[in-house]
Amino acid sequence: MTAALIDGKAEAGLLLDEITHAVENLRAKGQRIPGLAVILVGEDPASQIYVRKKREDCAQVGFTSQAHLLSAQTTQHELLDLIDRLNADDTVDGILVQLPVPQHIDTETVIERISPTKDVDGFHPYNVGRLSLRLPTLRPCTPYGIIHLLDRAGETYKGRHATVVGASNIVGRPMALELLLAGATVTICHRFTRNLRPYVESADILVVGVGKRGIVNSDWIKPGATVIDVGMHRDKSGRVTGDLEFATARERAGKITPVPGGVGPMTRAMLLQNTLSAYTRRQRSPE
Ligand SMILES: NC(=O)C1=CN([C@@H]2O[C@H](COP(=O)(O)OP(=O)(O)OC[C@H]3O[C@@H](n4cnc5c(N)ncnc54)[C@H](OP(=O)(O)O)[C@@H]3O)[C@@H](O)[C@H]2O)C=CC1
Ligand SMILES: Nc1nc(=O)c2c([nH]1)NC[C@@H]1CN(c3ccc(C(=O)N[C@@H](CCC(=O)O)C(=O)O)cc3)C=[N+]21
Ligand SMILES: [Mg+2]
Repeated sequence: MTAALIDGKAEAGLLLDEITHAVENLRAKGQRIPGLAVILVGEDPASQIYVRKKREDCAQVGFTSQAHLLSAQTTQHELLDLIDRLNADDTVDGILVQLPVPQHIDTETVIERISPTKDVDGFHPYNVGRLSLRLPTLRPCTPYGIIHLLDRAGETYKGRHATVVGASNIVGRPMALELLLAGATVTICHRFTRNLRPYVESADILVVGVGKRGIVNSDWIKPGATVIDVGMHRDKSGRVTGDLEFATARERAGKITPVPGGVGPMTRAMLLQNTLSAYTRRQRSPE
């Protein structure tokens, strides 16, 4: 079998078109335009690329955007001050602090300073708590985008076994929660999992987000399974690949996301979707 490709780039494009229409309607009615503020501390080249892409996405759908490009020496106090100003800025609906931040800055303190109403990454403890209680909230973009892709691919969850490899705050853990809420039986594998193989072999839905190649052997994939590769690796020539050996995985899977063109573009689309949701909620009940 050769798996069908789940085209994240195309799905993201469709969502961006919908958001563009929503913005055109707001403009026609003379209403305020949604705005996203992106903060980058330091000069990490990969982060610079992501931040640039996020701003291009905003331009494409007609959102306003602000980029705050701060030096690596920025103090935590200065960063928190900026977040306070953006929290109070009525033209800003979403605030994203690109991760990772430099060592001398505490990630949790920064995330908690962002108003939960503007936390378009869905990383604030308030929003994580709401998600775990199945309450409406801003949901972490990568897992939210993956659920969107799975739904669009006709995936079902009830009575199915989903295995998530990786348990980080931004990928694996919220992914497992999303799959649980959708009705799947979920196994979460992480650094201390002794033998990944049986969990991978029995997965109807497999999500791999580790950030290391070769942790999950593509030969273990259950024939016909739906496979989502979140990993991203850029080699010296700029070529981007995932955590899985793609050719082998594609031979075994029923459906699979490519890298690039799978989860990444969908993650960025969900950031815009969250910004629009945050805008709508704030228009209804301004703080
Ligand atoms: N396309 C996209 O939109 C995005 C892609 N990514 C990519 O996804 C990958 C993961 O990112 P992120 O979650 O932030 O990375 P982290 O390093 O924060 O988390 C990696 C996770 O993998 C687990 N892990 C590490 N080693 C093993 C192992 N040997 N076996 C099983 N699990 C292991 C870790 O376990 P433990 O918890 O025990 O430490 C941790 O939970 C990266 O390649 C990143 O570039 C990330 C975000 C978005
Ligand atoms: N506060 C915060 N929020 C994040 O959501 C966040 C973050 N920090 N830090 C880094 C990770 C990583 N991440 C990606 C998003 C899109 C692509 C993406 O668009 N990838 C494309 C392009 C790949 C390329 O060519 O560069 C693809 O896979 O096709 C990748 C990675 C978001 N993250
Ligand atoms: Mg995200």
